[in-house]
Order: sequence, then C-alpha cells, then structure tokens
Amino acid sequence: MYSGKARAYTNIALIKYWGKENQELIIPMNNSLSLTLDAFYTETEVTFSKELKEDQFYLDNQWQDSKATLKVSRFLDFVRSKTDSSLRAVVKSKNFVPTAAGLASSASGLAALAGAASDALNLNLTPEELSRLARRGSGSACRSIYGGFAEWQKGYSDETSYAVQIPSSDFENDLSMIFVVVNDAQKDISSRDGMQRTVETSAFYDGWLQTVPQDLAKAKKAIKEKDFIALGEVSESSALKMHGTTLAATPPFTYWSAESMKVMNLVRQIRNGGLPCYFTMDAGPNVKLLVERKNEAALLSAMSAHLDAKQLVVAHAGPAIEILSK
Ligand SMILES: O=C(O)C[C@@](O)(CF)CCOP(=O)(O)OP(=O)(O)O
Repeated sequence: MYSGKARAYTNIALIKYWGKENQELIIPMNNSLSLTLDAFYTETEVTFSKELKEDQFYLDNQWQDSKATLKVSRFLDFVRSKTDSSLRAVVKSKNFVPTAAGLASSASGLAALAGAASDALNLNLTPEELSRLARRGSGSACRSIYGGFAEWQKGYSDETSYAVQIPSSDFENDLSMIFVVVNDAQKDISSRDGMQRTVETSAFYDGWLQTVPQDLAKAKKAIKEKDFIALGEVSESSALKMHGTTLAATPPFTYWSAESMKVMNLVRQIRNGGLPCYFTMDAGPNVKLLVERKNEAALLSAMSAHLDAKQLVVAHAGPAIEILSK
C-alpha cells in the first residue's frame, strides 16, 4: 500500500485561461495569471493498493459515482501511465470552504490530488514538475501549486506547459478578495465544456485571444509596481472579455445571472463613489471582488447595505501546496 496526503488552496485567475490548444494534454491557448487564496482549500489522501479492483473517490465522505469521478480517474490513469503502475486507488477529498455553496474549486481539488498521488508514489517532484502533473488533472490546478501570484506559461508541449511563481515582494498581502455568493444559480456549463464550445464556435474568440499578451504584461507590471488600480482594471477587463466570448458562441450562453449583473453594477457604483474595487468572474454566477486590504471593511459595509452578509466571504492571499505527513 502506498499512501500520500496534500492540502492545496484555490486560486482565482486575474488574467483568464479560457480555451485549450490541446484538449488531451490540457495545453492552453494563452498564458494566465492567478492569486492563490487562503479561504478555500482541499485536503486529499490517496492510497494505492493491489487489493483494489477499481478507483474509488470519496468527496466529503460521500462516495462519488463514475461521472463525478471522471476528472479524478482520468488523472489517476495518467499517473499510472507515468509510473508503469496498474494499482487502483482510494481517493478521499475534503473541501474546506465556508458554508456558502458552490465555492469549492476543481483547481484546489486536482492540485491536492496531484500532490497526494505524487507523495504516495514517492515521486519527489519539484514545484514545476508537480505543476505540470496537476495540469493534467485540470488546467487551473497547475497554478495552485504556488502561493501568492502564479503565471501559467502556456508552453507548446506537456513538458513546457506549467506554472511559475511571480515574484511580488509581498504585494499579495495588500489585497483582499471578497466572494459574493449569488443564489440564483442556474445549472452551469462546466468550464471545460464552456471553453471548448467558445473556442470552436465563438466569433469573438480570436479578439479575446489577441488581447491577452498585453493584458498579461500590464498585470505583471502592476504587481511589480504594487499598482492596485492598474491590476484591478486589467483584471476586470480580462474577465469581461472572457465572458464576452460566450455570448458569441453557438449556441450562445452566459455564466452571468441577474444577481451577478446587480453585483457588478454595484461594484462600479461603489468605485465611482471613490472606493477602488474591481470584480472578476469565472464559470459560474458568483462574483469575486478585488480590493486593497485597507479598504476591505469599507467595501464589506458598502456591499452589505445591498446584500445578505452571509453571501460575502472574505479571502486573502494563500500559501503553496502542502504535502502533509502521512
Ligand atoms: O481559472 C481560470 O483561469 C479561468 C476559469 O476559471 C474561467 F472559468 C477556467 C478554469 O478552467 P478549468 O476548470 O481549469 O478547466 P480544465 O482545464 O478543463 O479543467
């Protein structure tokens, strides 16, 4: 029996990953940049054993059926192919997210899985190698190997596509991210399906892609100069352009609900009132607010005048993946 355990934190992209150049290898169309957060993390334990006839996946102590297990078992197949092993595994994952629903991320889950599996098999991977491995589970997971700011360098092959830490002289600790949990969530299209449909059919996709390199450069410059306004502006713009591509897909779709729009307009209103704050969104209706830590309380009170305080979850910069003693 070989077992391993890891804890990995979620990350939110400021410059979005939205589309694959290679589905099988999960090579993205563009580089992306994220902030790892402390509020949500996944702890995963993996035990490979020759006694097992098939992989078993438990999430928060609930056995998961084959559909829910798809990303996990595909990832384990990949690990087995890399290590010439045929051993099946029991995977036990626990998501540590505040009560608010829908905040767990596949990024922390697949990153924790990669960490636990490599620990179980004593692969002793470098962060770059672990990032490359996690990418095969889920693209955004490759960024959760690092704390603070990370850049996923798209590369052009399995070997060259992985994330690296962005030096930031602690700027991440000047920031807060407030998750606004939106309750009118309709059944979402998964990020994997949403980006595939967009790449294949959206008239706006190329326009989005052309703007990414300059946005990435702006974001890295803003981090280097600790320029919050510049980072907020380029992050909000990146999210809006990414989501704009879905409207021109066939069939068109959007992750924005009526409440999402209300929150976005509220952020603009508060910003125009003089409090620097920006928003970003991913493959769901929840809205993530970016604000300087010194203005976190002011933004929280401005938002709670319009929203139920239970919908607001505060996060700060989070650490790198942790391999936990078995
Ligand atoms: O995180 C970002 O950069 C932007 C998104 O969150 C926007 F929704 C996409 C994340 O996609 P992911 O779940 O990693 O897809 P996979 O590679 O098909 O598993």
